[in-house]
Amino acid sequence: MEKNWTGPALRTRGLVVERGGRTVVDGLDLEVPAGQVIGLLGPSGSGKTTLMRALVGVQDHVAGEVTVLGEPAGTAALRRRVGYVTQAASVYTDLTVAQNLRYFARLSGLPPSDAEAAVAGAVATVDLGGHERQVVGTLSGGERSRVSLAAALVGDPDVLVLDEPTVGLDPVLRRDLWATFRTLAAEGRTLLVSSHVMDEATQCDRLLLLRDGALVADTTPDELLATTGAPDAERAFLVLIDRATQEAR
Ligand SMILES: Nc1ncnc2c1ncn2[C@@H]1O[C@H](COP(=O)(O)OP(=O)(O)OP(=O)(O)O)[C@@H](O)[C@H]1O
Repeated sequence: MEKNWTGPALRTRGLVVERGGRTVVDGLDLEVPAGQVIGLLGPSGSGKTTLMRALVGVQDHVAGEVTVLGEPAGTAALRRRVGYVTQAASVYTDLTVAQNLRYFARLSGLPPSDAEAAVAGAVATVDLGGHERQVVGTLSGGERSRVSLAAALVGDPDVLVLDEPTVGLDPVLRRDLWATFRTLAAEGRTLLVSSHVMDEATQCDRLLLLRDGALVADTTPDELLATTGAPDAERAFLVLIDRATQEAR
């Protein structure tokens, strides 16, 4: 039922977030359709993580409207339906891969009888087959971040919020992970993925560009190139950020 959701998967109206006494998201209105991979881009400090935290419902000092699959962000009804992967790997280093995933499967409310199949599915999705019994603390950095992704996937969420999931991964792993994101979206899930790597932007269905906590562009990769006349996503991004900086002066 959930994966056939036809309304906006993520929606904010007049979202304002204060952090450390400063306004770091300033009156943000956005609407993200379901079943797509949405890239969240912007300079360091532009508010990407803050926006993600507000959408997941873990950010304090939030004003305005934030809904996920039509429900207010952070409500109990959304807990199983939204997976969040933070920048730092958030799994237990003294447990094995399978122990971590079983734990997150139970946290997401899966009965023990379904947990093993869910764990096996998540391990396969992130390509960690053969590492199930390895203690997470002994995994490589890239493997560890894939365990975090598997922990978010194990409860079969409808929305995945991924904060820079490809940082520190080699090009082969990055390519494979993007292929996984495309598969997850094809199954009807919505993925919001922040990134600093501009060639990854071209693999998204839509792009949201943030600057100083405000939306500079809500576009597609093709439109981004067409409207800026830039030869590639990186230069197009710089054109838009420079334009927004000049307009702000
Ligand atoms: N705990 C905090 N207390 C005070 N200010 C904070 C806190 N966390 C973040 N900020 C500020 O909020 C702003 C937005 O930060 P945020 O982490 O959302 O940016 P970002 O776009 O995700 O950056 P990056 O790409 O570097 O991860 C920044 O100016 C940051 O300094």
